[in-house]
Amino acid sequence: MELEAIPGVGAKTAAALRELDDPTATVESGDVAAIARAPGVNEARAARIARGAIRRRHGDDGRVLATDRARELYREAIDLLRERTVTDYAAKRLETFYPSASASRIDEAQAFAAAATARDPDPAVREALADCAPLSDPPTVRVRDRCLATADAETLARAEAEVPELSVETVEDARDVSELGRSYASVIVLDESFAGLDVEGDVVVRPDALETPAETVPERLLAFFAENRERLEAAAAVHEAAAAAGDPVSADGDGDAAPPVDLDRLRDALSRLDDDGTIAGDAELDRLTAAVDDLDAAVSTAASVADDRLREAIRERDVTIEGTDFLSLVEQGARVDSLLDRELADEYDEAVDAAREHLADALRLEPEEAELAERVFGGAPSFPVDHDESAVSRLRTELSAARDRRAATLKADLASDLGDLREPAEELVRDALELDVELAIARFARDFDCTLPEVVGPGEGSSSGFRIEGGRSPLLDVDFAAVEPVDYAVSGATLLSGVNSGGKTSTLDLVALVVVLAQMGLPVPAESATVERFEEVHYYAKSQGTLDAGAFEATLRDFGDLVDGADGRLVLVDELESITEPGASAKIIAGILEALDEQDTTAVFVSHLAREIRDAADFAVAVDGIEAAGLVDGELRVNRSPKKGHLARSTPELIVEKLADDRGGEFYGDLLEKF
Ligand SMILES: Nc1ncnc2c1ncn2[C@@H]1O[C@H](COP(=O)(O)OP(=O)(O)OP(=O)(O)O)[C@@H](O)[C@H]1O
Repeated sequence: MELEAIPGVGAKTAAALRELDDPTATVESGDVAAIARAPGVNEARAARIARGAIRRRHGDDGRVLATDRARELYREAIDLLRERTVTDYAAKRLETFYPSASASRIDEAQAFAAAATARDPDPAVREALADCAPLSDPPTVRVRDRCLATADAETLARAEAEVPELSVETVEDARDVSELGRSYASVIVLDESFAGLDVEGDVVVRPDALETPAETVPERLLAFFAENRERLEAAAAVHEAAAAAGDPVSADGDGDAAPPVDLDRLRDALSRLDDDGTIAGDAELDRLTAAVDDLDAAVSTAASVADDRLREAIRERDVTIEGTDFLSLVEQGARVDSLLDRELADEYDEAVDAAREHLADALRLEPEEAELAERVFGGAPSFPVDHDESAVSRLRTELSAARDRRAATLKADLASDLGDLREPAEELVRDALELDVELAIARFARDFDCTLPEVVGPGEGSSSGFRIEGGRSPLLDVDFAAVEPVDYAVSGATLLSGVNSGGKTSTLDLVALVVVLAQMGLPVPAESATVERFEEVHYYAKSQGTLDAGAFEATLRDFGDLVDGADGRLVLVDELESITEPGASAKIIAGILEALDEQDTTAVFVSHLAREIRDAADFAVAVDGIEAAGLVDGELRVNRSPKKGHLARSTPELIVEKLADDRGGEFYGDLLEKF
């Protein structure tokens, strides 16, 4: 697949995506975290790319959300879900859910949502999710003691691209390789032609070295795990918390509850790794590292130990100097050291032994290392006691080499252990993060008493349009517990009348929300719902006051386009009459309804002018009504579910009726007759 074919992916983004291991598969998987690993692609962008890929996969190039208010409703739905996530990842990932007109996309999302709502959002799991985040790639580590070597220009280019951690050197013959062997602790020759090469030092010929990066640069794998330690531990904790809550993550859907990686093994491997990607917890490596680091200091303390011994010994001895010696001391400036040798040989030897012992102890040297260390002291007698700098340097070289060998072996061992853990560890983290998405959907469904709706294609099921039973909008300005259930079904075009504040706008919001959520493949806040798979949702909010001529013309043009549009749309319009004077409004709305009625469109027009519109229309306009049961203590008592085929009485009519009842008299009676 051409990456540029995905909606929203331009040349620049495609180039960034090509940096991923398997760009096409990653993008098609919809794995937001994996897509976000492309350079310069953040999670929000990754979610848009994933959404584009989903659209493409389902051949879904329609735009269901056709108006500002419809898009606003979608944002509100997404926000309700996002509020229920713990991780930033899940919040972004939810954006891959969008209202679709594609049956296969809705089915796919519904399958995900059905599994999600079966979950039990456990507080301990939420807590564990707090530290979860997608894995990240650490910056490239430069390894300076190892190099790759080749005689071939193509291999050189490939090696430089695939193993940026190591220098890649050009060699022509064994002599070049041998020279490299002197500058690098180890050399990996990539050309088969060098097989059987016999040069000194740590030089190996490995034509497959580029295919086995875990062996060639174990540092890469170690840096990856070191960088992601906390995320991996957090993901492990999520799996454990979920298992303890009896609802294991096991996102593979095969019922296998075990996490994709043995958590003890992962933790053991991580415990062998320092935060900077070096080896931790190996006593021998620690000993050698400390010995190299402390060498100079230990030599100098060992010398002081010897000096103290010798000083003590000299202080306690009477030394007789022969006249000739004294003369040579005075005349020739001979050093007094020669006297040491002659007069204090034993004491000097003891002091040297003490120094050697101190050095071996302080550096915790092994016997063969101690042998080397012995040569540091014991040269020509002197006071203060001298040490042999070249012996120190040899010891340092030896210890450093042992340390590097040890580290290299341990790194290789650990990298080989971690090598098979990498993929399952990525899955571990991905599953934990996906669990957050699922739990957000589960909590949403529980918090708002949701069900998975039936979404039917045009011509499927008993009727088109929508049917909502017991719908309760979470978007109202009252506590969700106080929201009264609404039953409402519409097929075709209808007017919705009703008393002021009866809940007409809230009903339109509920319908739009249920339809948008249903086409996102998500549960809807209702006892049950059947929704046609609409191609487009046009929701027009109430306009704020009368429009000037220009704006009025623009709005009319909008509706002109609307009636010219395709089949399979849902049109929700709130009090369109407010755009102009009531008489003209009624005629305009009647005309629009008439045009829509001739099409396969589902429409609900909220209006206070239902009677006038009906009178102005050339066809039998369907009218539903939100009816007030009456006024109780000055308060409207409303039946929130619109009554089918019923023109609701308006609030003024109700008040006149109440006055006619309460006060009697001709005036109120006559007034009432006029309604
Ligand atoms: N189903 C419901 N359950 C509880 N309260 C509701 C419900 N529907 C609406 N309300 C309450 O009634 C108020 C008014 O609702 P809404 O604005 O939808 O009425 P309306 O009929 O559109 O009013 P108007 O005629 O003034 O435009 C809401 O703010 C909300 O407090």
